[in-house]
Amino acid sequence: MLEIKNVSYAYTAKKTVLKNIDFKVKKGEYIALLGESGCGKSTMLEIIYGLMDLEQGEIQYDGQKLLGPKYHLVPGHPFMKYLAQDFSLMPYTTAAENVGEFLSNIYKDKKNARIQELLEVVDMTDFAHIKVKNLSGGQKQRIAIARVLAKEPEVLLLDEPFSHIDNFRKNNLRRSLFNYLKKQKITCIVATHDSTDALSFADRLYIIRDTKIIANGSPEEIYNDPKNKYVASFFNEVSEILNKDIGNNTEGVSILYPEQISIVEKSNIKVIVDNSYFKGTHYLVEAILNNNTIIIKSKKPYVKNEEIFIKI
Ligand SMILES: Nc1ncnc2c1ncn2[C@@H]1O[C@H](COP(=O)(O)OP(=O)(O)OP(=O)(O)O)[C@@H](O)[C@H]1O
Repeated sequence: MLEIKNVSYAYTAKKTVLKNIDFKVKKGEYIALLGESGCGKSTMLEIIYGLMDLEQGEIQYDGQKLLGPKYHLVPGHPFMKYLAQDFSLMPYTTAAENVGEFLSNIYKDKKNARIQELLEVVDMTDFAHIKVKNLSGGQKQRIAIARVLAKEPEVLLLDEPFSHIDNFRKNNLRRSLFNYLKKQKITCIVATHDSTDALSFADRLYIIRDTKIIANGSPEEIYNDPKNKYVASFFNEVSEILNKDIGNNTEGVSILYPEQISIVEKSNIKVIVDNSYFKGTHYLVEAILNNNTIIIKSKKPYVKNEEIFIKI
């Protein structure tokens, strides 16, 4: 069990990046830290990896306090691997050599088999003998992922691991990587601003904003019951509608995803279409309800200024 206990961190006296952060990660769990750029996700991973000395709070692993960089000759804890956003690859050696860098040379066959296995996880077997400097950004990122897995860490910390990978490969890679991590029971914490990295695979999500964790729970819990528009908007387009505008006599607002609003032939909620966007399997219709923009999932597009009726 990894425990983050009441951690606060400031790079300068004026700017606190993280404040009273508390969470636990069980062995083999996959946690996603979600938040917009600059909210402190990378800082959190660096703290866990032991790259910062903490003035407040501590990190424990299996009940033992983990010590900061003052106490280590080599930065970081040996049972963890941290994949930073800069990949840290060796450009003038091949993809395979990069993956095998931390593996022992004593049993050559075993080493080669392991490299092969990892290249398969990240779908890079065809590029094994290409020098890293000649790979694309996305290919480098895949090699970097294979490299941090090589010695099978107990805890893997990944910072925006799919940021350079095109959508075409991303889904396959996510499935392959997270299935591998689950099978090997590797604990994993991913920092990301992309909810699709988190929704289908993470056991728990932590959303960070303004130095704090503002929401946490399983992906289903957070998606189905977002605490506010900010949380909901990580996952989908979202409309914030005054309850009184949708015939609900209670005070306050409703947070609704496009699929929660449907277009009907007639109802007592009339809206004016502003735009329609093609999304492949459906359209998103942007419409105005009492000066508020709302977004509706629709089977067909509607023209600007058309009056339509909706149902929640
Ligand atoms: N070494 C540093 N010295 C001073 N400030 C820093 C340092 N590293 C990060 N920061 C600041 O701390 C804040 C958090 O940065 P961090 O990199 O942890 O955010 P992030 O959520 O990972 O962002 P991104 O998704 O863009 O990587 C930012 O405002 C950043 O400018």
